[in-house]
This record gives sequence, structure tokens and C-alpha cells, in this order.
Amino acid sequence: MEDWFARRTWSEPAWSVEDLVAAKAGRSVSVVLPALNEEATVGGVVAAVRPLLGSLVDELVVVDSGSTDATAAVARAAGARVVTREEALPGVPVRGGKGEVLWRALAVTTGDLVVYLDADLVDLDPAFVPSLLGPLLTAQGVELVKGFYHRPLRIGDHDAVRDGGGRVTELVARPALAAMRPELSGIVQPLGGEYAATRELLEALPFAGGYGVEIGLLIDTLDRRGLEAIAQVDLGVRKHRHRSLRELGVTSAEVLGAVLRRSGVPVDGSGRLTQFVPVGGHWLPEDHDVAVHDRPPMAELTRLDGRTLPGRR
Ligand SMILES: O=c1ccn([C@@H]2O[C@H](COP(=O)(O)OP(=O)(O)O[C@H]3O[C@H](CO)[C@@H](O)[C@H](O)[C@H]3O)[C@@H](O)[C@H]2O)c(=O)[nH]1
Ligand SMILES: O=C(O)[C@H](O)COP(=O)(O)O
Repeated sequence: MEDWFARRTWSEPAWSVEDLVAAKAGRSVSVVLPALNEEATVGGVVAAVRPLLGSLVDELVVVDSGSTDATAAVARAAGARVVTREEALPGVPVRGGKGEVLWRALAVTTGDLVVYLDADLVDLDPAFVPSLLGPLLTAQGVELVKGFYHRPLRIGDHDAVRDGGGRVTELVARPALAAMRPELSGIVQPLGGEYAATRELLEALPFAGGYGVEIGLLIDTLDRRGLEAIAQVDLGVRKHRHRSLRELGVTSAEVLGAVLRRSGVPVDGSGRLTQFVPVGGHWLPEDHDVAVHDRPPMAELTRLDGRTLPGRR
């Protein structure tokens, strides 16, 4: 693991956008933002990427995950193409969750390289996209690049604890990887939503339906392509909207489920997580849906039913 860390970690990304445009050598790049009710932040994320459109980035797509707020309108006004889940893959009934939209995004984009960015990021550094593409475009054998960063825990608009964010990462994901895939212990941010990969890799892997998608892709890349196919790059600081402890319980269940499914451990398929909430002096059970299924590799889907994807017309 130490050897891999030394070889595949970029701590001071130094590529200029011009260097990377030259390194594309005919390859195209799609940037994809999954978004569920992100009207407050999606415009800022699109604005940070948009100046790269037409040079380093060939398409910038927001895949709307069933938003009921003004996410789509804000994203469009900021300069992104907006696609709904249904439009991305017509004829395949929609399931909820983040992994579902990342998977569907493959059907409606065409880039040889795909960059995913969360749409709830705040004060996004425009260097995120070039830095994530650097190892993919310049290093032999790299197929997946994860970002890492300081993660302040924010209260309101203040950074309350400098590296207090990433609670599921530190309490669930990294310990689970240490137990089940110790080779991946060198990945600083296994759950980060900012990463880039070759389309060829992404279309060959299953996608966990919910928040297990990132850890699933990481494990499957290791299992099928080996550790050398994975790299990571320092992106500085990442700020996002925090979720409540209970919401993170559901995230944790989906992350853990994705690890266990890939480790030969039978997992309860009911898709329920019970949490307890204090109401009027009593503790009441509250059931939450947990995504427990994987979508098949996109390449398999298209091969099996001869489907032409909307992005390939
Ligand atoms: O059903 C969903 C849920 C989320 N999102 C979007 O996905 C991104 C990340 O979702 P969020 O709820 O902010 O995730 P976090 O609670 O911050 O979870 C972290 O950990 C997750 C588990 O690995 C990762 O998927 C996330 O990218 C990472 O930010 C945001 O743009 C959301 O709008 C969807 O598009 N559809
Ligand atoms: O990636 C994570 O660990 C979860 O998104 C939680 O992040 P937070 O602790 O910064 O809210």
C-alpha cells in the first residue's frame, strides 16, 4: 500500500489546463453533476466548470434526480445541459438514489472520460476538474482518480471544525475497507463524490443504487483492474451541505451494504433501516428505505437488449 501511495498520489497537482487540453489527444470529457434539490448550490458548481467548456470539457450535464425545487432551471441558466432520470434512460423504470443517476448519466453522455462532481459543493475551486483529469490524461494505466481534501465541518456558513467533516468516511467506510479490502486503505476519501474515470471502466462496472455507489466502484475497480488502475489527487478543501446524523445512518447502511455485497457476506434484502426518535417522552421506531441493489454494468445492459443509448444517437 505504501508503494502504491507514493506512485499513485498527486499531492501538488501542477498541470495547466493547456497541458491537459494537449494531452487529451482526441479524447473527450463529460462532466456530470447528480442533483436532488440543489437549487442553492448547483448554479455555483456549474459556474465553476463552465469556463472549461469547449476546451478541456466537452459537455457539462446535470442529471436531475427528481428535484421538486428550481434545480433544473438554475442549472440551465448557469449553462449546463439538464437531463431528467427518465430522459437519460427511457424505458427503464426509475429507482431512487444517487447511484441510479450516476449510472443513468452514462447513457446520456458521450465523453471518453467522465468526471463526477456533487452538486451541493460550496465555494468550489475551479481547479477540481483539471486536477481530477491530470492522472487520467497523463499517467499510463490509470482508470479511476479520486479526489481528496480537507473537509471542514460547517455550522451555518462557518467552518466549525477544520477536518471534522467526512463522518461516514471515517466511522464506516475506511474501517470497512480496512477489514475487507486493506489494499484500499491508502485512499484518503473513498466516499468523495468528486472523481474521474474512463468511460470504458465505468460501463464495465455495476453501480450500487444509493450512496454505496462510490465505495462499490472503488472495490470493483480494485477487484477487476487492480490497485494500479486507481489514483488520487489533492484538491485542497471541499465544503458541502451537511446532512443530519440520522440521514447519515441511511448513507452508512448503503455504504456498508455495498461493501458486504462485494465481500460474499449475505445482506438483508428488505431495504429497511429502523431508527428511533424521541417523541413526547417515548422512543418511536422510524423506518427508512435503504438501497440494497446494484444496477448491472451499462455495457451489459446495452449488449443484452441491443439498446441504443440516447447519448449515442
Ligand atoms: O437520490 C439522490 C441523492 C443525492 N443526489 C446528489 O448526490 C450528491 C451527493 O449527495 P449528498 O446527499 O450531498 O451526499 P453526502 O451526504 O454528502 O454523502 C457523501 O458520501 C456519499 C456516500 O459515498 C457520496 O455518494 C457523496 O457524494 C458524498 O458527498 C448531491 O449533489 C445530491 O444532490 C442525487 O442526485 N440523488
Ligand atoms: O462523506 C461522508 O463521510 C459523509 O458525506 C458525511 O460527511 P460530513 O461529515 O462532512 O457531513
